[in-house]
Amino acid sequence: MKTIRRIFSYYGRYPKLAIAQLLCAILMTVMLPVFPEMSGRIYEEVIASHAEIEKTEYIAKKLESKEGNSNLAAAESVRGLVADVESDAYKSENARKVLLYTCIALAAFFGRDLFNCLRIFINNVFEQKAIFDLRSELYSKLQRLPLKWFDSKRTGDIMTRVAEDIPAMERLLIDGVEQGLIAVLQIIGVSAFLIWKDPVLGFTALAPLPLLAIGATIYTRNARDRHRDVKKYTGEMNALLSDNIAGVNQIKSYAAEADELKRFNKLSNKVQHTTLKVMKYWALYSPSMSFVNSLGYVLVLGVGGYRIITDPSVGTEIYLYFFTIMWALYEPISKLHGLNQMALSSKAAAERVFEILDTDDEIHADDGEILPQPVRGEVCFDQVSFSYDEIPTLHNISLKAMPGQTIALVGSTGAGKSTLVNLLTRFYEYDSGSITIDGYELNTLNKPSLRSNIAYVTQDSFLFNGSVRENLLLGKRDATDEELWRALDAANASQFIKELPSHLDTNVGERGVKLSGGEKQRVSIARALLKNQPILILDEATASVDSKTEKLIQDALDNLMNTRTAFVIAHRLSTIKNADIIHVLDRGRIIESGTHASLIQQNGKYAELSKQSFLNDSSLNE
Ligand SMILES: Nc1ncnc2c1ncn2[C@@H]1O[C@H](COP(=O)(O)OP(=O)(O)OP(=O)(O)O)[C@@H](O)[C@H]1O
Repeated sequence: MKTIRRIFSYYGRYPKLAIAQLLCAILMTVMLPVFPEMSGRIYEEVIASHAEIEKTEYIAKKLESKEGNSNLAAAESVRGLVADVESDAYKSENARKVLLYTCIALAAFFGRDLFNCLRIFINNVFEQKAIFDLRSELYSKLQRLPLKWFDSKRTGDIMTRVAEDIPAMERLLIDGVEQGLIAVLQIIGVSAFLIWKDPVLGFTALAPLPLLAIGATIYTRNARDRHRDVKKYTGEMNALLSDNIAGVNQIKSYAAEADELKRFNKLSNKVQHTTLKVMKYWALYSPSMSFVNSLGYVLVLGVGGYRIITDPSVGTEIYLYFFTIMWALYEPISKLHGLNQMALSSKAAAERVFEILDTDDEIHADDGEILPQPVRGEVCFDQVSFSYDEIPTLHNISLKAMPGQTIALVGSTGAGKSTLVNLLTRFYEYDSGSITIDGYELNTLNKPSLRSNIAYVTQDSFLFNGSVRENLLLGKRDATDEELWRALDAANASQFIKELPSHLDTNVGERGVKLSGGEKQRVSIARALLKNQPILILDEATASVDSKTEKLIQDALDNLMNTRTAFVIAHRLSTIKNADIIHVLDRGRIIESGTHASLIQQNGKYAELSKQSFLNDSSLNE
């Protein structure tokens, strides 16, 4: 119930729309009994009295057919009475009544549909506003979540929550409120009308309600888990799909299509199986409830007939009143069953959306101290330790970078180099020790303010699906074309951009697939150059390019590093040999530190790495 209440809280954000919608629904409901009331009146006041006349004429005929003057005289006087009643004034009065009641019924139908039209319009406006709020809230939450959270989640599952679970929640908000409100009002309005017309028959019509309520309770009790399973397996199937699409090259190169199809079908089968389970119960529940509804009609038919026979105060028109409106009592009840089904599905979806919304934000995503400007770029790690999920990864790291210095981090794979720089950007929070920038403790700083002072270039530089220009502007939102070209020049990228069909406006494709690795890298360096921040992190920035491109990128990087404090992780000697200090990491610890020359002389791990192809450069033995 808590989840449902929370879904409906979105409704409270737009009270005016909610009230307008409620008013329209009430007015629509008020119009409902008008047609049966008018039909009843025409029957009672016009048709029934006409039937009385016919009955009287029948009596006159019977009298005439009997012998005797007294019978003839009686027949004559009965005919006189009929003639009196059937005067022109009587006929025109009846015609006036028929016209009036028909017009009132027509006006009621018109009013009902007019208010319905207004209600649908208001509902749509509300729907779009609520959906917008929900999506935007979820997206903004996703941006504020710590990287650690993403490590344990699958992209496809997150996508399912945004793309499928939100619409499922919406359905309850929109159809649930719209149809549920009307259904409840209709049941109350029509029940009141029926009880007012004839209490005994009215309660007879309502007799199936307790049975329907019991049925709904039994169905609802077990349905929650069934709906949860559908959502869970749909999320898993989409997660696999998104993984496989991202890794389609690998699947093809390992000829693993058949195996992957098997894996996909296994999950798809679970989705099918759980969905069929939901449907199976629904197939039993829905017709059973419909049968209970029909019981109501049958009861009214029987009890109504009995009452007409046994109670002289009950006229035959009672059938007319009841059967012209009872649909309006049972139709919303059926609708409520459908809504029950929808509410269960929405609830399961909402739980998945709220699970994200309830996750704790990244620390200092919005608050924390602003890093005072201008930043000089003095960085100090003091006895820093860090664990991923309780697995110790960095141990007592201490190092210092003076403003403008280049610090190189080397070490075998898995030594903890990337983790170390990820602590500097606070992608992850260090467990103990201290990291400062210009003397300010990192874990007290506002994260956007910290990160806006750091430019980060990684090996798999990510370009968004947009133009070159749009990707560059991420570095500086208001950069002019002149600035963009200057940055591209410095990144040795302007030449190939000029050769692209639409230059800066060329689309780079998803993740930049339309550019080569080296080209992507240079665009991302240009982006970092535009950002022009005092601290620079280069994580394997030249690892995947040939030596000619590497030279171009290296020149670009030299331009970047000139005036900034730079942390460089590289496997190429050319990138690190000019660093002011080189730190060698091994299993999360700094084991050697010094310049290239001093470390070679030391003849330790660094010298060993240099001798292996690890620091692969022609200048290895310089
Ligand atoms: N997000 C993560 N969650 C859990 N463990 C991680 C995560 N990222 C890295 N690790 C583990 O932390 C250790 C250090 O990884 P890190 O990426 O920092 O090494 P590295 O020195 O940069 O390696 P490489 O040179 O291969 O990039 C490794 O054992 C790795 O498996």
